[in-house]
Formats: sequence, structure tokens, C-alpha cells
Amino acid sequence: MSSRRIGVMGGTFDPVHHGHLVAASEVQARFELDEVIFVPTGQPWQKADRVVTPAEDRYLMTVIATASNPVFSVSRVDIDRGGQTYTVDTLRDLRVQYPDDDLFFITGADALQQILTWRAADEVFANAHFIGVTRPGYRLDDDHLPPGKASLVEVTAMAISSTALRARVAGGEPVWYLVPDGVVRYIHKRGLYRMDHG
Ligand SMILES: Nc1ncnc2c1ncn2[C@@H]1O[C@H](COP(=O)(O)OP(=O)(O)OP(=O)(O)O)[C@@H](O)[C@H]1O
Ligand SMILES: O=C(O)c1ccc[n+]([C@@H]2O[C@H](COP(=O)([O-])O)[C@@H](O)[C@H]2O)c1
Repeated sequence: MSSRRIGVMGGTFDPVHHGHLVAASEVQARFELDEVIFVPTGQPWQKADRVVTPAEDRYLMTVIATASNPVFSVSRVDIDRGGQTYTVDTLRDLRVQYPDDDLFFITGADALQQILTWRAADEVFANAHFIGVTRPGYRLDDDHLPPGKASLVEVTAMAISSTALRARVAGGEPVWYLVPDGVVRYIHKRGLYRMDHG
């Protein structure tokens, strides 16, 4: 069987939003990926300065957000491993599940800028090709990366961040149409991001 092309969209997804979904969808089409796996993090070690919503809530919101797209799925590898999440471990685990396939790790311009701070960056680059996507407010470049390890691609500009969404909910402002409808309902039902939840 020929190798398949698997996209990996890692993120904290607190909450998942249309910026993530548009980026994954456009990369999937542009790079002719057979599927895109969304991988919600366990504890994101570079976000240790703030409270992160429990992993099961972030996982369920990601499942809800991706359910309508047959080439999207959600993996629990980072959540089930527990503790702090390092992409080097994510890729090791996915390599076991997809031994013969090509892995394409998708990151926004902001994450790509930080990539040399990631644990075992050399091994990370050896185990996946990186696809960096444009994001409003950030410069997309690969000058700092080893040659040939990343592709840069322009996607439809979605000026949305999870940080701004959390602030909107805390301030009583609507988040309809910035995230999928089911995610809005989940946020309200669970009372996420309200001021009185800290
Ligand atoms: N609007 C967007 N456009 C393109 N890429 C994005 C966008 N938002 C997030 N990404 C990318 O998606 C991945 C996961 O992002 P993450 O879950 O941290 O969302 P975020 O909006 O950056 O969250 P926060 O504001 O809490 O830092 C990262 O690679 C990030 O760069
Ligand atoms: O491996 C690392 O050291 C590392 C450091 C920061 C972020 N990452 C990964 O980058 C992806 C996006 O992270 P974030 O924090 O922008 O949501 C997610 O899959 C993280 O696990 C990975």
C-alpha cells in the first residue's frame, strides 16, 4: 500500500475556533492530505503562566468542531500520555500508529516562530514536515529553520484567537460565528470562561 499523507494539527484549543478549522481545511486541500488529525495538548508547558481548561473539555469541543468534516479526526495521544505536552512525543506516538505514512505538522506563524524553543527540536524536524500558515498579526518566515524542513502557505486570514474568545465570554460578549455553533453551546452549557470560574 502506498504511504498516505497525514496532517497533524496540534493545539491547546482552549477553545478551538474557525482560525484553526480554516487553516486545517485549506492546508488539507493544498497539500492533498488524506486526513488531518487534530491533537489537543495535555498541559502546554509554554502556557504554564495561565489556567488551562481541563483537557476533556478541550477534547470534546474539538470533537464537536471537527465532526462535520469526514477527513478531520481528533487524537487523544497527548491527553492520554498525561503531563506536559512535547511535540517530540506526539510524533513518536503517531509514528507508531502510522508507521508508513508521511506526517505534516501544521502550525500558525506564531508557533512556527517559536519552534526552536521546543524540546528536542532536531528530532521533531526529523519526524515530520512542517507546514507554517499565515496568521493575522504575525510574520511568517522560515529563515530560522533548517532548509527544506518547512513549507509556508497563505490561508484565509481569520483574526481570531482563543485568548480573545475567552475574554469575550468572560465579558459577556457573543462568540457566535467565531467558533462552530456546537462549541458555543458547549461553552455555555459547561459555564466555561466565565469570570466567576477564574
Ligand atoms: N487565527 C489563526 N490563524 C492561523 N493559525 C492559527 C490561528 N489561531 C491559532 N492558530 C494556530 O493553531 C495552532 C493552535 O493554536 P492555539 O490552540 O494555541 O490557539 P490560539 O488562538 O493561538 O490560542 P491562545 O490565544 O490561547 O494562545 C497554533 O499552531 C496556532 O499558531
Ligand atoms: O514540543 C514542544 O516543546 C512544544 C512547545 C510549544 C508548543 N508545542 C506544540 O505546538 C502546538 C501549538 O501549541 P500552542 O501552545 O500554540 O497551542 C501544540 O501541538 C503544542 O504541543 C510544542
